[in-house]
Amino acid sequence: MTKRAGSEASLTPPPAVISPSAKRRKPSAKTVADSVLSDEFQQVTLQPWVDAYRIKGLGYGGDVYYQPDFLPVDTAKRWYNEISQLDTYQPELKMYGRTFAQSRHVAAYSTSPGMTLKYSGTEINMHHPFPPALAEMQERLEAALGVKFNHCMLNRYDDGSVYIGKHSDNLNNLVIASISLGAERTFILSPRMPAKSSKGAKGLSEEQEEELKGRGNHKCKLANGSLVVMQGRTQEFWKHEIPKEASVKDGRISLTFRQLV
Ligand SMILES: O=C(O)CCC(=O)C(=O)O
Ligand SMILES: [Fe+2]
Repeated sequence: MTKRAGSEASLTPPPAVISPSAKRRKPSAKTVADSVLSDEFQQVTLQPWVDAYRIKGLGYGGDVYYQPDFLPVDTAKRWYNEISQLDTYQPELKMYGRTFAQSRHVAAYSTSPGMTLKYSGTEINMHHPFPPALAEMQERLEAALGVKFNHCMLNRYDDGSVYIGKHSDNLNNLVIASISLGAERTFILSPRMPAKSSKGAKGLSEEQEEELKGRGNHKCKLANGSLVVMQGRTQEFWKHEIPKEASVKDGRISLTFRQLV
């Protein structure tokens, strides 16, 4: 049961920085660039997928892809209906000494038993195994991208009042693949300038720093059945959000597949 001492609508909370991170092993301090990916988890390099769907013009660190027609519309509809039936919950957020229920409903799944996850500061158990629709989706995703995933987070946005604030995901999430089902929503990428002292900014040349300063926001619509992939150093140098959109009356579900190490 969710204890609710307020609603997200009654105050403007700070951006929800909710970044699933693995709890099995201490997170590595290495940046993505320093990391040696395991044999199991690779970044997406498959040609011509990468060439066809890369979002161009993001500048340094923006390794993001958008495929509008990843799923046929009827498959997306079927999965939306099926996945809408799954159990979800609203994590609690503590802000300004008050407790809020996050506007999104979420659920977490893992491909192996016993994995736990920190979400909104609270450790949660992940459902295992994947429900059939998610297993099918994972299979299709892995075949299309040529990489493996072991975790999926379901985010349910019941209408345009439900949102996810500007945030970056945990740097350990080397590849994040997000499938959209249902209502079209706006996705905004905005530049993030890492602090000089942060590991992410280490090793940048003056030219690269200048390039980082010149970047602007990138906005796109996420269609029913579409796929977004963020990888490389994207989380270090970019934030993303799904803002509120009063005109959207229908629900959307996103399924974000990750490689938790
Ligand atoms: O719903 C989406 O497409 C984005 C979800 C997201 O950014 C997240 O779960 O970290
Ligand atoms: Fe995210």
